[in-house]
Amino acid sequence: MAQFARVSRSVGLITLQNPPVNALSALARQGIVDAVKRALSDPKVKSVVICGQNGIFCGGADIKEFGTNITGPPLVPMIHAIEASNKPVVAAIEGSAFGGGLELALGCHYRVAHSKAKLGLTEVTLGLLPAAGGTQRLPRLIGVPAALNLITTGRHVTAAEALQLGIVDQVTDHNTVDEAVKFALSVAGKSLDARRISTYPCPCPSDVDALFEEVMQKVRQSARGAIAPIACVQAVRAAATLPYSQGMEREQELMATLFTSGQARALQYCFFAQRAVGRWSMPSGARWDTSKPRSIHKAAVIGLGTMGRGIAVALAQTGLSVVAVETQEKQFMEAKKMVSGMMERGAKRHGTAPPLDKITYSQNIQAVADVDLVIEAVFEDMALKEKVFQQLSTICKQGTFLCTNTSALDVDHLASQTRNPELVVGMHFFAPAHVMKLLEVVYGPRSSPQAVATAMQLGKKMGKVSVAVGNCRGFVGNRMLKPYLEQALFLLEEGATPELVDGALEEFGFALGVFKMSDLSGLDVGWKVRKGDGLVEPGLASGPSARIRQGRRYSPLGDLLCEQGRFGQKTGQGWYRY
Ligand SMILES: CC/C=C\CC(=O)SCCNC(=O)CCNC(=O)[C@H](O)C(C)(C)COP(=O)(O)OP(=O)(O)OC[C@H]1O[C@@H](n2cnc3c(N)ncnc32)[C@H](O)[C@@H]1OP(=O)(O)O
Repeated sequence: MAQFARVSRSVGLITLQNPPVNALSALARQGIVDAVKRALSDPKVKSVVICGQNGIFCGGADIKEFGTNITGPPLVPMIHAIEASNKPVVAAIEGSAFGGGLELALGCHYRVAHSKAKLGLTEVTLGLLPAAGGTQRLPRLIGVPAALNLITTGRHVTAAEALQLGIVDQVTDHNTVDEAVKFALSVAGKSLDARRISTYPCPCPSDVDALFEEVMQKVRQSARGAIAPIACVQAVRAAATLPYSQGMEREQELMATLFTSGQARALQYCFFAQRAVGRWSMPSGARWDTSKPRSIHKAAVIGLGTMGRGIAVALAQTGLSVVAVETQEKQFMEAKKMVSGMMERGAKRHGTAPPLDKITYSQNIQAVADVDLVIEAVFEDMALKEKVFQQLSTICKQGTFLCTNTSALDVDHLASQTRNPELVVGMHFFAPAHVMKLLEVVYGPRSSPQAVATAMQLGKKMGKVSVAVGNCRGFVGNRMLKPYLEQALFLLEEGATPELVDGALEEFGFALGVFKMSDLSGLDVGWKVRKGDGLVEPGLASGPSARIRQGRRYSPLGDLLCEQGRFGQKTGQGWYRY
């Protein structure tokens, strides 16, 4: 799992070979230990380069091993042995160096990265901390504030940022391994005293207590119930206040608590589940690996309400040309302003230019004639959507995919309104559509595998986790949401307030409480669906008998709000006042 070769006469080249991401499995670790021993004992080898095969340095520890009886050499002594080597070791970083992969690179004496490489201590996203010395070496290398930022968020940094922070020594546009070999030749025989990060003092601000108190408060606020980011801060604090060996002990102690936690298990389940949904299949036998998507360059969004605006922004941020159509004058003017504002705020956060020129606006549906894909996001009303699909079917060029953002209506029925039902699928986003990562791609019996593959690929390009689901009422997401919303309403009837319920959910870790989320999405959508289901009947809005409908407990509170025109944020009032 790690190949050894001598190149350029005196450089020992160790290549990690564990596809697809060169994860540090037991066999890979054994391979590295053996190869390092070989390099160090070969008198012809004067310096060493460690790289990964197939353009990726290392995706970190093998997550599949977690929760099993882990065998093979442990990571920490393996990395210590590399750092302690008396021959210079250079990491050649291509593709990704994440988690244990970056920790391995930090144990090397030098790091050369390709300009397109991404680096990060991502463990926190899996409910863990960088426990192969990452919490102790990174602050010593780049300082406490920058290390805290990277370790508590798990964010990926580009090679350019890594160079600026001091994580890598050189960035190249050329062949990274060749450059690293040249680098290794140039440092052979030089003293390594100043290159072992674990021996560095940790650069520390004068008031350590105040700094960590402030950071801990911020992390508690943003991490919302997650234990790993807190442990990350505690581990970095150990780096700042204790000698390296004691800091390592603290790192291991904290990791031991996280390793078996329910949060870590859940986040790791989520990691694999998010990848598993990419391997979709349909009852017809069509599959992700046999269905070819078509490239989408220009897309349209019909209807610029809450959802349509978010979808237009998400498409433009992906780099697509977007035609945004809204036929109602008032909504059209308002939407233009809101969409630009959303893009400007997003661009400011990412330090980029807002892609304002990617969107053209129109009040005429004919403007979508030449697009490759349309996402319909008009109000949740079957008659209205039928009309839109009939129009789209005659206006759009041959082969345009017609997608609906409906959250509950029959996608197959909408397909039947068109000349080419095989081009119709659901693309159901969740509010706010430019932020939320979940996308349901809804196929009906007539949807073609290519339409599904194209929507799935477009979703991935937009940074979404796309999940292919069958066509049924509420699909999967809203079927899961229904009992959650119901129970929240019952809590109100039993004496809680919306603030109390939302507060408890947010404390638990939800980004938004259920009532805030409902106000954001718009209360009228659910009202319309409940009316369609025969649950909302005039004269039944109050009194005890009103609380049993269709044989089940029912709360009419949401209906009462809607009867007063309180549809949520968009009308200035919903569960809350805005
Ligand atoms: C003592 C503890 C020390 C260290 C702890 C750690 O190192 S924890 C692990 C930290 N590493 C990460 O967080 C990186 C996770 N991986 C990724 O972010 C991406 O996979 C990556 C490397 C950027 C590649 O992305 P890409 O989009 O190209 O591929 P994809 O994500 O679909 O992955 C391809 C298959 O590889 C599997 N895989 C990825 N990383 C790991 C891993 N670290 N361990 C095991 N397996 C991994 C992934 O599941 C995919 O396989 P599949 O069969 O499709 O599930």
